[in-house]
Amino acid sequence: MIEVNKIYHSFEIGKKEKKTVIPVLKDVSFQINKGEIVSIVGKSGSGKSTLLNIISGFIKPTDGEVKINNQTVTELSEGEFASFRLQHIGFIFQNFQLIPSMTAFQNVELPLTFKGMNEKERKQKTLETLERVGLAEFKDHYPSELSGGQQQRVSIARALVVNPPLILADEPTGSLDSDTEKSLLAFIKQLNEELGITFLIITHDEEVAEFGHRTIEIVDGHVLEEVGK
Ligand SMILES: Nc1ncnc2c1ncn2[C@@H]1O[C@H](COP(=O)(O)OP(=O)(O)OP(=O)(O)O)[C@@H](O)[C@H]1O
Repeated sequence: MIEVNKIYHSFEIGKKEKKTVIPVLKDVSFQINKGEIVSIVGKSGSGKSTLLNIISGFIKPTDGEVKINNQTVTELSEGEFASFRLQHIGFIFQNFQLIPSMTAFQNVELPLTFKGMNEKERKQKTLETLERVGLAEFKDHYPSELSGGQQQRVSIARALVVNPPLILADEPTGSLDSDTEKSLLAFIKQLNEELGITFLIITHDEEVAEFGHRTIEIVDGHVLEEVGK
């Protein structure tokens, strides 16, 4: 599903004479199989978000390649990557990143509008997906009228609505209390088992890391892989 091959990444900061190069990822390689839930862990600043941004095409790596479903995505142009993302990748973020001026329904519908789906199909698919996350009755609520756990479910519905085979999540439980976290993890597991969705999850939280099938740890820019349970 995902092949990360010899990824190197450095950031350059400062102007010409005072330019400093910060190496973040060094020779990072690993594979993730279809249907796995894999956590990425590592100290703050170890490069977890950088790695996720490279896999999702928001950052071009200094060197190396990433393949998703056998497509070498690191070769794609920005526009090609944008349409690839719409077909293949759903995203979940710590702070949900819902659009505050849109209702739950409109937030979930948005990726389908970007895909160019006609209105009738769009409405049906959006409602079906809100039902799947248990929020159909809250469809006309704005994000500010929903609890943190409900907002995270809306963001999961927005990720799910295009039927992606892969969901990338950056600290998905970071803003939730422990009971809400538990029910969110159970829901992720259910989606994984019922729909076969692959999850790659960045986390600081041991409970989240332990719940996945496998953990990949980044230390000093390198990957230490722990074998699954
Ligand atoms: N756009 C950027 N320009 C320069 N340096 C950057 C940039 N983005 C990240 N870095 C640096 O790269 C390193 C890795 O950052 P990254 O955000 O990937 O770490 P992280 O493991 O996700 O951290 P955290 O757990 O705190 O979110 C850090 O030293 C950071 O300062």
